Amino acid sequence: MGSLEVSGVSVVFGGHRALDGVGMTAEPGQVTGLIGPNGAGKSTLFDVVSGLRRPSSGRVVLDGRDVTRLGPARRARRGLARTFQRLELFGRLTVRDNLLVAAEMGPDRRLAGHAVTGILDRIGLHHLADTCADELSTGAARLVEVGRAMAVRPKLLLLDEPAAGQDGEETERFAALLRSLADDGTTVVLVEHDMGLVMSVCDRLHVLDLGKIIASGPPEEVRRDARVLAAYLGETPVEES
Ligand SMILES: Nc1ncnc2c1ncn2[C@@H]1O[C@H](COP(=O)(O)OP(=O)(O)OP(=O)(O)O)[C@@H](O)[C@H]1O
Repeated sequence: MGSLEVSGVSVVFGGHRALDGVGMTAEPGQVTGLIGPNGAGKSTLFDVVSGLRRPSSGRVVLDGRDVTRLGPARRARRGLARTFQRLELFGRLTVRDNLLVAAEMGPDRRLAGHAVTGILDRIGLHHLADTCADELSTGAARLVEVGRAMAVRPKLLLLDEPAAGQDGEETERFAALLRSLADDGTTVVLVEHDMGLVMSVCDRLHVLDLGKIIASGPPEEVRRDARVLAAYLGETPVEES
């Protein structure tokens, strides 16, 4: 299990309401997309869900338990993992060691080495296992970030623009990886601007605009929603690239 329920979440920066009464859900076994134009509040919502930012109002419920007052470390122990828009790898460590550091924080330290081999398989980077993170392409580095989040065997995985910088082939492999994580029962929440990826991989979407959820539902429904089309005018169109 790793269900997520957010309700009535507001965040105010100075006089600016970055999130305004936001509600959303994500279910185990599904990839849930959180999309919206630049500055809509997606990363701020991830900060609230992962415990990095306390909302001025609202609740975050993980697996039926209210975690709003818990810090990030305690939420991580309850099975939450996330990646960041800015890459956070240890540049002078190899890919294998970056994964190993994370796996050693996972549920079974003794099996960390074994877990890393499994993750290298799943992210398709065995050939780069001994390469330093600093030498990776952005696309490969993002896969390692996701691999690191996988290493703690999360129940809820929040991914912030994981496909930025990936080439077409990497994105295709990445889509298959996301589907397989969901098929294993992980709750995956994806913030992503690559609409081709979002539309092909997500079971459900929530659309944020100016701090408010303006639409929620299956991708096919959301992409035709008049409010969503209006929000994206002048932005990346809501169609597969
Ligand atoms: N620490 C902060 N202090 C003040 N304002 C902030 C802070 N963090 C974010 N904001 C503002 O809150 C709003 C939401 O920002 P956020 O980064 O959550 O949007 P986003 O949807 O993730 O955007 P993008 O797609 O560009 O990453 C923006 O107007 C942003 O300028």
